[in-house]
Amino acid sequence: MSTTNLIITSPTSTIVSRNSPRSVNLPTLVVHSPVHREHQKRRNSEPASPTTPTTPQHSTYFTGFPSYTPDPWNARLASRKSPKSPLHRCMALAPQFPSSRSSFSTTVSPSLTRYDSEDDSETLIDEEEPTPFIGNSLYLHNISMSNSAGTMKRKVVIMGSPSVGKTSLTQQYVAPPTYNASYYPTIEDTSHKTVSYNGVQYECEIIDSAGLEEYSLFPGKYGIGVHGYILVYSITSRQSFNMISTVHDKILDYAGLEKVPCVIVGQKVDLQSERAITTAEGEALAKKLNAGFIESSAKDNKNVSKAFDVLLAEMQKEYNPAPEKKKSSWWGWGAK
Ligand SMILES: Nc1nc2c(ncn2[C@@H]2O[C@H](COP(=O)(O)OP(=O)(O)OP(=O)(O)O)[C@@H](O)[C@H]2O)c(=O)[nH]1
Repeated sequence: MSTTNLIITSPTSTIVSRNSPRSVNLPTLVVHSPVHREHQKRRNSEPASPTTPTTPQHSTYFTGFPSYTPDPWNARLASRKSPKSPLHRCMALAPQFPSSRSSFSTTVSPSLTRYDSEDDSETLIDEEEPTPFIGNSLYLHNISMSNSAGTMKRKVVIMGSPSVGKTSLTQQYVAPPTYNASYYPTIEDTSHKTVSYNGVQYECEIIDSAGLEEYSLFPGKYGIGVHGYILVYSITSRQSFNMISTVHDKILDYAGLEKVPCVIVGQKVDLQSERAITTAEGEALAKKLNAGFIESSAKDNKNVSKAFDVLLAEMQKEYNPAPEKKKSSWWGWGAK
């Protein structure tokens, strides 16, 4: 089986992948601005210096400016002064593109051209051609939020220690009543549900992730392109409770954000006699992490949809905040 390496670079050649083009001897996919292409051409004509990264031998560039969907989340990312992750750095660089087309996203628009450095040829990418971006571009893809029907898309990841009831919670929510007393460890499962919350229709993509151990590597794909997280622990397990802070830290670190919409769920609340974590402890943690909180039982179908509603509320707060009430202005002074 062959492997393809994809690298996304910013206009200033910040390599998003851990492998630099120099270490990659494979065809490389690069997203470039026309400004950068000029720069690239100039650099190719200059003799390589030890400090100048060399261009990969066989590279294919996608140039042009796909459409930009204004979104509070995207805007917030782009406005960060020093985003931590390379992808955020890449996003933050987007406003540097020429103002007439100062847009940036990954939806391949018909105006995009493919540039092949080997024969200096350029081909217009067909509208029907599937988007060539994969991997980390997931993050960029999901920035676009609403479809023509006005439904907002929300991608949610459920994370936590193994066997805390993530799958049971998801299944009870997506296709109730569903509860299975047997345990089958999950690798990854995706389900969809359209819900209405607070007058807004949401098309939710729910990713049920594999249980994480303390020293598990954080799966990078869950750090990008995600609108909100459900962090689950079992009220019967101190270890799973401690995992919540670890996972939360990793998400913020990976996403390069100070806050992400999140709900902490204390699962298996039906097992009161085995309770190891008090409700007050759960609430205190949620307050500390600036997250929503709820205790639930997938077995008894208790607070299952409420857990998702709390997350929708958190996401609404973050992405569609209610407009601030108008303060009275000086010319309104005295008006009733
Ligand atoms: N008593 C009780 N048991 C539950 C509850 N939710 C899940 N379980 C049981 O806990 C075990 C693990 O449930 P899963 O939903 O598979 O847990 P998970 O977190 O998805 O596990 P991983 O796939 O390993 O990450 C199963 O035997 C479930 O039946 C609950 O609310 N109450």
